[in-house]
Amino acid sequence: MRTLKLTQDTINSLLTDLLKRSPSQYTEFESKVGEIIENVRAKKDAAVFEYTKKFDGADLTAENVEVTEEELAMAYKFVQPELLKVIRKALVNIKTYHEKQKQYSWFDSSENGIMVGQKVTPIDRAGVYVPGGKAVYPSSVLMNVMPAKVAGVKEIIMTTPCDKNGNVNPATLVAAKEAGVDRIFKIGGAQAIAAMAFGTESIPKADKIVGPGNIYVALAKKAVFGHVSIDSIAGPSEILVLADETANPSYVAADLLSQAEHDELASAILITTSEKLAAEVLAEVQRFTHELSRKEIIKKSLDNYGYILIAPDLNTAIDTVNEIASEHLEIVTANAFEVMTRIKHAGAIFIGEYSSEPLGDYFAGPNHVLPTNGTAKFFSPLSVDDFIKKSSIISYSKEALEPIYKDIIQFAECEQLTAHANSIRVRFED
Ligand SMILES: NC(=O)c1ccc[n+]([C@@H]2O[C@H](COP(=O)([O-])OP(=O)(O)OC[C@H]3O[C@@H](n4cnc5c(N)ncnc54)[C@H](O)[C@@H]3O)[C@@H](O)[C@H]2O)c1
Ligand SMILES: N[C@H](CO)Cc1c[nH]c[nH+]1
Ligand SMILES: [Zn+2]
Repeated sequence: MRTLKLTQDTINSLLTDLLKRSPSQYTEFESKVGEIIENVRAKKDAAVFEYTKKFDGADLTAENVEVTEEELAMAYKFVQPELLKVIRKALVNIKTYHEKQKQYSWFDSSENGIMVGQKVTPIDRAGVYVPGGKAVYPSSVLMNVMPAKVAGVKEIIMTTPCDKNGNVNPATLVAAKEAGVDRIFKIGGAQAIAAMAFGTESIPKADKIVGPGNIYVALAKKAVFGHVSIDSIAGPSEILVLADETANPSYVAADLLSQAEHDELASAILITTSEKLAAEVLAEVQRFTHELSRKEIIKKSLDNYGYILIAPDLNTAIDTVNEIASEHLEIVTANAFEVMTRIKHAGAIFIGEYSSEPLGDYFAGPNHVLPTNGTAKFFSPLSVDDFIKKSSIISYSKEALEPIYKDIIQFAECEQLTAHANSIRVRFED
C-alpha cells in the first residue's frame, strides 16, 4: 500500500493505474473467452461439461448438472439454524428496499379520445450468475434474485461453480431456495454465461444475464451482449474511504481490508486530509493484515491497487472521489451528510463511522452488485429496473386524429416516406 500526496500528477497516474483493472484492458483473455463462447454455442452441453472438467475439475453430465430437490434438502442440513435466520432477516431488508424501486404502468387519457401510456412488463426468464471461485457468495444470491422477484420475473435460473466432486456450497443453495430461484445449474465461468446466452440441451436460454464474476465471466457477459441483455459489468471489488482527522483509524483500516480480501485485483483507497490519520491507518492495515486468514490475497491487492492519498483540503479530496467514481464510498468526516450531497459518482455511499461497508454487502437492503472501474459515472446499482422493460401505448380516436392528420402527412413527406403519409391520408380520403 503506497502513501502519496494528492497532486494532479498523482491523480492522473492513479486513474491510469486503476483503469488497468477494467475488463476492457484484458484483451489477452478475450480470444480465450471468445473460443469458449463459440464452442458452447456450437457443441452446447458437451462443451460446457468439457470446460467444467478442465477449469473446475468436476465430471458433469446432463443427469447431474442441475441441482436436485434432494441436494437442496441436504444443503439445509449443513447450514446452521442461526445462519438460516440471518439469511431470512437479510432477505426481508433486501426485499423491502427493492419494493420501493418498483415501477408501474401508467396511462394518460384526455377527453378528446387520446390515450398514451407506458406498460411495464417483467422479463420472462432471468439468468443469475453467482460467483464461487475464490470465495462463496450466498449474499450475492439474495442481491441478484430479490430485485428479479420484486419485478415479477416468471422464471429465475442460476448458475454457480461446483467443486471437483460436483457439489455446490450449501449456504449458496439455501440462499437460492429461500430467495425463490427456480432452477440451479452447477457451472461457472465463461461457459456458464455462454450456456445461459444461447441455451444448451440442459440449460435454458435466458433473456437477461446478471451477476458479478471474475475476468472470464465479465468478458463473456460483454461478448454475449446483444444476444441477451446484461446488467453492468461488476468486476473486482473496490472501496474508497474519505476521512478526516475525526475518523477512527482502526475502523478505516478494517473497512479497507474488507474489500481487499475479495481478489488480488480488488482496490482499497483512503483519501484523507489528515497526515496523522494516514500514518495511523497504514499501521492498522499492517497489524490487521497479519491476523487475517486471506492475507495472501490482501497483500497482493494492496500491493497492486492499495493507496493512501493525503489531500491538501476537503474540496480537492471530494473532487478526486468524484473522479475515481468508486464502487463503494465511505464518508467518515465531520458533517458527513453535507459531504454526501457533494458526491456525484459512487456505486453505494456509506455515511458515518458505524456504516461499515460489509453492512451493505450483507444486510442493510440496498443492492451490493454495483458498478466498478469508474463506471459509477454512468451505471447504477443492480435494481428492479434491470428486470423490467417498457412498452409505449398509443390510442387515438378518429376525432382525435382528424385535427392533426395533415401535420403528420407533412412531416412524412418531408422525409419522403410517402407510404407513411398514405397510411394517414387513407383514413380521411372520402
Ligand atoms: N461486484 C459485486 O457485487 C461482487 C460480488 C461478489 C464478488 N465479486 C467479485 O467477483 C469475482 C469472483 O471471482 P471468482 O474467481 O471468485 O469466482 P467466479 O465464479 O467469477 O469464477 C470462477 C470460474 O472461473 C472459471 N475459470 C477459472 N480459471 C479459469 C481459466 N484459467 N480459464 C477460464 N476460466 C477459468 C472457472 O470455470 C470457474 O468456475 C471477484 O473478483 C469478486 O471481487 C463482485
Ligand atoms: N463487496 C462485494 C461487492 O463488491 C459483495 C460481497 C459479497 N459478499 C461479501 N461482499
Ligand atoms: Zn464485500
